[in-house]
Amino acid sequence: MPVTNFDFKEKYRYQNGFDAYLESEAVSGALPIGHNSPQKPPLGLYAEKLSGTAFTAPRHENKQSWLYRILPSCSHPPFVEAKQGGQEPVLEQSPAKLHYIPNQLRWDPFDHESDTDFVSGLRLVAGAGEATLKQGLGMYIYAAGKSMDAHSAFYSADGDLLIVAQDGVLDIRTEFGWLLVRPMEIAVIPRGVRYQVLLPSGPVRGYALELYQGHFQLPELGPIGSNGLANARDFQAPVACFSEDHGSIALDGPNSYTITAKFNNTMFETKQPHTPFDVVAWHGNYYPYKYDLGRFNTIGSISFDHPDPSIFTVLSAPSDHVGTAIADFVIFPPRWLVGEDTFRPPWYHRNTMSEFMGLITGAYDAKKGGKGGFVPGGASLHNVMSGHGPDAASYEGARNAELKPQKVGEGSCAFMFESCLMVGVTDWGLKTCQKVQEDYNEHSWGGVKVHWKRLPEGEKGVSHLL
Ligand SMILES: O=C(O)Cc1cc(O)ccc1O
Ligand SMILES: [Fe+2]
Repeated sequence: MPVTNFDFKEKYRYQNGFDAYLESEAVSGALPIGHNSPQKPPLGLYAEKLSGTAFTAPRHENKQSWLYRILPSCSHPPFVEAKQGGQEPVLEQSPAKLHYIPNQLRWDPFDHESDTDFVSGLRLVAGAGEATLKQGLGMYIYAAGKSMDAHSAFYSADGDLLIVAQDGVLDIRTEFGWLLVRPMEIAVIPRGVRYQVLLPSGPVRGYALELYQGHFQLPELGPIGSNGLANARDFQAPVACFSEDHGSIALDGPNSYTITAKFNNTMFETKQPHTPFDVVAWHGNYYPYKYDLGRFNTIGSISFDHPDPSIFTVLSAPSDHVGTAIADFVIFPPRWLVGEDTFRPPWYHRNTMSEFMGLITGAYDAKKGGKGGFVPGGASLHNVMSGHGPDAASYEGARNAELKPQKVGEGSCAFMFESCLMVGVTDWGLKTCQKVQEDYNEHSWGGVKVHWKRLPEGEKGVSHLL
């Protein structure tokens, strides 16, 4: 019987820090001292390096970790393309197959699923770029009703996956240790890291963003100073935790482990007789982490006007152009609005960036909830230059509101994946899911009223009217 080293009290210990250089030993003495790859690493372990950037990336960008494990991860037969059980491919993201449309789109809450696990329940809704070129991103919905098999693990060679838990708890076992991710928490699993998602409290549904290029960073704080928004110490990384099952069992025996790889948005599988979760110790700055959105230190205007939503950026994945993100992860948490002589909800706007939004819980101050509205588990996409803003009712409400200090978003949290790239929608997102709200425009802006008041002809200040 395989044994594991974890004790449940210990299971959810974390180490704190964003982009920190961390180390963790499940057995003391497992980490070599002053060496990364000694001739014989301690305890008979193998040393394995996991690189998240080119070896030669500058120091401030360089990301790597050293794993000390019972067997190296290359010890498996070749991968073969996984059968999809007659299903249409749901992750394929060739730009030719995406629908690029200027319409504003909104989706009703995506269905819960009972037969899928985290991996088979991933659906690509929209994306930009190409995983093979390490450019762009994919936006996903996941819905799962069962845990991944205890003898399985998944990794993606395509990018770093940012998971936004919306409904249900994810207990994520990674090569680096465990992360418990609840609604209102996010996790980032870097490219290549193997993991397994268990569902300790039933079905789950949520959103995810896969970043094909670079890595998430904390946004610059500029004049805000040295603290605020998401603080580095609130990001939590796992502690090392391993299983001992190093393959006395036949490859196809009941205890063999299936490793699924997402490679250019196609699933491949292999089976190996030993557990992939055999990392006894690790050190480095390339590791999975989680963050509780409740810890976000929200900052806003205390005088007038509605600031750009960039002040709510939790994590940012920059493009090569300073200040322009391939993906910003932005949240709209509960906050006080005190602006004087100000239209307090988001303004009407058109943006060179694309805006994909989801709702974790509650209601969003610029949009009605309820049936046919913007609802938890649903989504919206306002693509490059697609005009949008408060629906007519929210506009009238805010235009006439008494401007006393007001707490908005109590018990609620919306979020946005904002990208400098034009986003295409998949067939699944546009048709198969059957969640697109046909009357989104009419429902939101069909009722916007004319408030324009023409001054009487000849009155001072009137120049000319055609
Ligand atoms: O469109 C949206 O609802 C997101 C958004 C919010 C905001 O406060 C300002 C700009 C913006 O795009
Ligand atoms: Fe917007």
